[in-house]
Amino acid sequence: MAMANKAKLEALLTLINTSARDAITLYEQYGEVPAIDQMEPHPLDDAIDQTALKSAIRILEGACAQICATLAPPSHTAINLVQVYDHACVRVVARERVSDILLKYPRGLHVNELSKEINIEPKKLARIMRLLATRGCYNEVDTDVFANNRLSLILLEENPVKHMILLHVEPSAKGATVFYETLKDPRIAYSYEQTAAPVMYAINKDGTEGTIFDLMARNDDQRKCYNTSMRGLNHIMGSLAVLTHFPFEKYSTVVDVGGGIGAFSLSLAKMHKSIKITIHDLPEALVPARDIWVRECPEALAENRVEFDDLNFFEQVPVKDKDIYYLRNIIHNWDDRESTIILSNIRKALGPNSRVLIHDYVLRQLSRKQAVIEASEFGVVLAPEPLLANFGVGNIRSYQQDMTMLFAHNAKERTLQDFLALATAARLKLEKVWDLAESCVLEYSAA
Ligand SMILES: C[S@@+](CC[C@H](N)C(=O)[O-])C[C@H]1O[C@@H](n2cnc3c(N)ncnc32)[C@H](O)[C@@H]1O
Repeated sequence: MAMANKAKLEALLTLINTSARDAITLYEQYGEVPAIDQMEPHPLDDAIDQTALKSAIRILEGACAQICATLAPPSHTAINLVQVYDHACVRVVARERVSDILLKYPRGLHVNELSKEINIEPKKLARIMRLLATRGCYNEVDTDVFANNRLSLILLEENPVKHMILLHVEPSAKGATVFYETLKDPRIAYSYEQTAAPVMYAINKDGTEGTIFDLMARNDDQRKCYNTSMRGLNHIMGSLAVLTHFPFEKYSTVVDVGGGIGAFSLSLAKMHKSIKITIHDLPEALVPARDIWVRECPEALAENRVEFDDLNFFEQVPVKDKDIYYLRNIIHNWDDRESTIILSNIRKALGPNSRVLIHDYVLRQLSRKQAVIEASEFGVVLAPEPLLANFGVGNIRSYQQDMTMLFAHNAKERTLQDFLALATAARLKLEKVWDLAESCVLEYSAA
């Protein structure tokens, strides 16, 4: 029977309470419970497997947003949806390396001094810093005096997540501003070509041509930022959890298809020393990869546990007969037609026991009836009632990233049904879904 309105609110309060307590318990296993104004990271922040924390936070964020949207005046919530200038403010502090500067001032720096270091008008700067501190990023330790905290440390130059943030506040933001125009421009409105994606549409005006990948092939700085941002994904999506959840110890060869610098494979090589890894990518993507491995995992090179092999996955078949073909954040860069070509080429490489692992977000169903079916058929976790069946705002990053893929590549994140259709087209059989709370790993065999 449907819950009465008041019972729904009570149930949301209970979800908030239990999920927050679950998160507190997890933090306590690693150290002290964190404080919003603490100036150092928490040991749990760098854990490879954050699945349990992410499961708790998915419910907490979903339930908090849902109870606020239920109880706040709707016009208040509506303006909250659109009056979001955080990214414009983050762009300023990220570009000007404010977190790096504040490292030298643990007790805080007055905006007048900060203003001299970065040449931004002090009263405007104070307003930018105050908005961010209100969001929990930076502490305002005294009026107009700001210091770093655990959240602002993410914006340090050395943190790979910062580089993903730069991609969002610059190219993606440019794409977002022309999104409506791309939907209405008769030349491209119905196109799924990467060259017509909103980001390219926005920068084409400056004479830039091709796809984002063409752009990176021509621009080393962009490529560097993109490569580093892929390491940021390890943290943002918590995707290294696959290393502890999937039984890699049972396998001896892994092909990282479109592996880039090896943001995933570096950790694989350090954790599973008996596995031989092939990293396939475009030649220009593999040039920086070799240097990074020399610095960070020379033992894997010395022991011949890793090889770098040029591959254009639209035109070539990967190395054959390996145990695992791993594709992390690859399929979401491409439309269905292109994704089918990539998977069909991989299908040609498979031996009878080979597995393909697609590691991406899986968009959840908003219809509870469909969500219940998916949970029982594929073993994905079902959102507790009365949360929206897709966990609502608890899963918002997957829907936001779906838009990022649309803006950057004219591509998309997919539902389980979308993935099943792709598998059929590429003659793959879905064997199992590994639900890692934020991302999912879809395991396929040759059909
Ligand atoms: C979103 S990144 C993911 C990188 C890596 N799998 C990871 O998770 O860190 C997409 C990768 O696809 C590669 N790529 C793009 N087009 C390609 C092509 N035609 N053939 C092979 N790799 C390609 C890019 O160079 C890039 O490294």
